[in-house]
Amino acid sequence: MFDRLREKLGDFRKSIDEKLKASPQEPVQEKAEAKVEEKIEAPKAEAPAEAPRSGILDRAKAITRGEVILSEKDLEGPLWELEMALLESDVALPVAESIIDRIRKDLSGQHKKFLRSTGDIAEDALRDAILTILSAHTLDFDDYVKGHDKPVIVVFTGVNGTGKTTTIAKLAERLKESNVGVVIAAGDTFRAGAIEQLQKHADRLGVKMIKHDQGSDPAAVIYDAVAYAKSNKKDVVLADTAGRLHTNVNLMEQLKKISRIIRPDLVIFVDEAIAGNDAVERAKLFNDAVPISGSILTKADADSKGGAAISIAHITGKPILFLGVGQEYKDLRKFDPDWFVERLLER
Ligand SMILES: Nc1nc2c(ncn2[C@@H]2O[C@H](COP(=O)(O)OP(=O)(O)OP(=O)(O)O)[C@@H](O)[C@H]2O)c(=O)[nH]1
Repeated sequence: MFDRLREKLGDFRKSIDEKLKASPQEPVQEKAEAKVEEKIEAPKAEAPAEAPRSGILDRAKAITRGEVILSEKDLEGPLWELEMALLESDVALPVAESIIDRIRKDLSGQHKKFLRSTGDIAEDALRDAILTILSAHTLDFDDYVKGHDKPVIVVFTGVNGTGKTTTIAKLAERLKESNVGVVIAAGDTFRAGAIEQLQKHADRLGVKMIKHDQGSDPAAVIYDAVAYAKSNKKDVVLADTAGRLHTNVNLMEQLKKISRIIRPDLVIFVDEAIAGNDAVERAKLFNDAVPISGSILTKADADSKGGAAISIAHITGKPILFLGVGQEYKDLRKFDPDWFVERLLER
């Protein structure tokens, strides 16, 4: 999973190390240090506060202290390569730029002790930049369900065939395992076969499903499912909706209507991790139409590049809640930013 992005992030680390090996800034011995310090520590020689921190004098002083200063020039090449690597791994341009800016600010002009390799320092900056994006907004689905008034109404949105139905079944299984009462609403009344497909999952899981005929009003189906949950003391309503292209105005209007009438507690956008930048674009448009609470990325077990997760979190400003990692009900992994970043940076 995410092998390609991991490989490329590893290259960034090496590239920074190599860059600095090419223009070594060796720490100087204690004795020599005293001399140089004497010379350059004269009060007049002190650089004004606003002077560039990576000036020659600053560099000399840092070297005597066994530090390295990373200049913008040192970083230029590796950061360019990193930006290209992020773009090739499905990180959207504004997101890649924001990561690069953050790393540049974090590293350039910084005095770093020689205790660790510069590659490690660069890796820390990269880790911070990605974690900041992924952890900016958090939502723990299980805690939310536990703490919220019942029934909790969850509506799923997204395009066709991304794994929405399977994801609803996986979540139903997850909730059932924690003794949470679940009702499924067959809100995809548009696609032939969608109701039967969901019914099969509900039967297999032993979960109640509320359905109307194909072509009926999805808001009415979900409304009935909520009424059922209230009168049968069920905790959560998981409502499917028809897969739709964000360009389909009527279906997007229908989604807005569902949202207006049902007033869901959570709207979850489902798309494929492997869809890359297409998924990012769709997440933005769905979020603009009916604001989402978070996203679930399916098929992360397939050859996904990993960048979509970072981009979707950044562009929607909403958390990634889960990753689909296979076709079985158990194949749903809670999205943990630390776990994700560690996987990307593991060597
Ligand atoms: N490998 C893998 N396959 C998945 C995952 N999630 C779903 N699938 C498969 O993707 C295919 C489509 O999933 P569905 O759940 O039918 O898709 P859908 O979004 O409900 O489709 P529509 O009903 O057309 O909107 C199925 O074959 C699923 O088994 C996943 O996390 N990993």
